Amino acid sequence: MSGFAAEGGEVEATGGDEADHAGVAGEAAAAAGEGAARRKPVVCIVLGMAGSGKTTLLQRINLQMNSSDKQGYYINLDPAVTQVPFGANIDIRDTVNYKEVMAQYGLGPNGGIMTSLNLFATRFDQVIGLMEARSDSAEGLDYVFVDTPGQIEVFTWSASGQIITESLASAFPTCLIYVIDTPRTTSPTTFMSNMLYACSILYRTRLPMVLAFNKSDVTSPDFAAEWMSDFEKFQEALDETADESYMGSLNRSLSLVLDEFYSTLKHVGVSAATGEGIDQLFQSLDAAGDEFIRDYLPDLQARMAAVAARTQAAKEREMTKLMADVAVTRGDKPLREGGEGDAMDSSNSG
Ligand SMILES: Nc1nc2c(ncn2[C@@H]2O[C@H](COP(=O)(O)OP(=O)(O)OP(=O)(O)O)[C@@H](O)[C@H]2O)c(=O)[nH]1
Repeated sequence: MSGFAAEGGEVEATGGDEADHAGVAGEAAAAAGEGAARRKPVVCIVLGMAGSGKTTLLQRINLQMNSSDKQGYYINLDPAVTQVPFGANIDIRDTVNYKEVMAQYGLGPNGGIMTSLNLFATRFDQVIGLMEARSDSAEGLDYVFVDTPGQIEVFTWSASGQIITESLASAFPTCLIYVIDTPRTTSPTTFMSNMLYACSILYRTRLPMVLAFNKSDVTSPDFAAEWMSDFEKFQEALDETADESYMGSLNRSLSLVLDEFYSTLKHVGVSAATGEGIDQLFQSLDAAGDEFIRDYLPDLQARMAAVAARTQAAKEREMTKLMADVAVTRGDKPLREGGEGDAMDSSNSG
């Protein structure tokens, strides 16, 4: 794998491991906690089922950003995509050749995407470095958008996806945009499946999430807003399906459980095709950035402090053991059994 190519320039690979990265990220998070974070760009990781419109939405966002005074930065993490219409500043395809990875490791398409992402994740500290350099430049940055592979599980349930997400969240205020294909979500069962998926991602990452009901030019997402705000409306929709099976009653129970989940979510109807709702999406992203600083950052810092305390305790235990060994050696008590002048009485050994 070559070094990261950023904006046409090749950046030297410095290697670096996860531990190094965590250290850098920790400093950034600490700085963020001291009030510097809000001046940093909001990183938006764009997730969604294949075909939901992630890439088209980023293309629309890019268009909108170009006609405003806001500065955007774009990262493509889909190694298998053929075209990136939003002009990525950092593109995984410049670093990892997905087809070569498939051939070299004898993998299928999903394995190829996963392995490419794993290779990329090992040097993600360089991506963070490039983002920080741009963010600190005179030009500055307002938002960073990260496009992810269509095979959503490759990112959301993989170690590399977790490393990348946590690396970003350790360095910048970070949120998730979960893109939903609205026309394909009008049935209560599909809607519930989509919500459960979003819920599982939210609980895994603990990051603020904005639901973007895309393709509003085809189907108005009003039904979804109603189902999320009024539990009874969703029950009515279920009644209309007359589904008396196990699935129907499961959906009813789940809608009760998800009530709490909906209350923590921001949702907005958008059309990547026409640009409708994009302004509201930006408002939600700003609010998600604030939420990150208010809720996520203290939690992250507490987790990092706990890790640091555990590491320190382990070091102290090692040091105590070492000192005991040194004391034993100095006190003329040989360490090994059976040796001359053994501290353990060999006459008692049976
Ligand atoms: N009518 C309409 N079509 C859209 C909209 N957004 C995306 N599409 C279409 O939906 C299809 C899928 O869009 P993509 O942007 O490729 O979706 P994606 O989520 O990036 O797909 P993967 O790369 O497979 O994950 C394309 O044919 C788009 O033209 C929208 O707002 N309205």
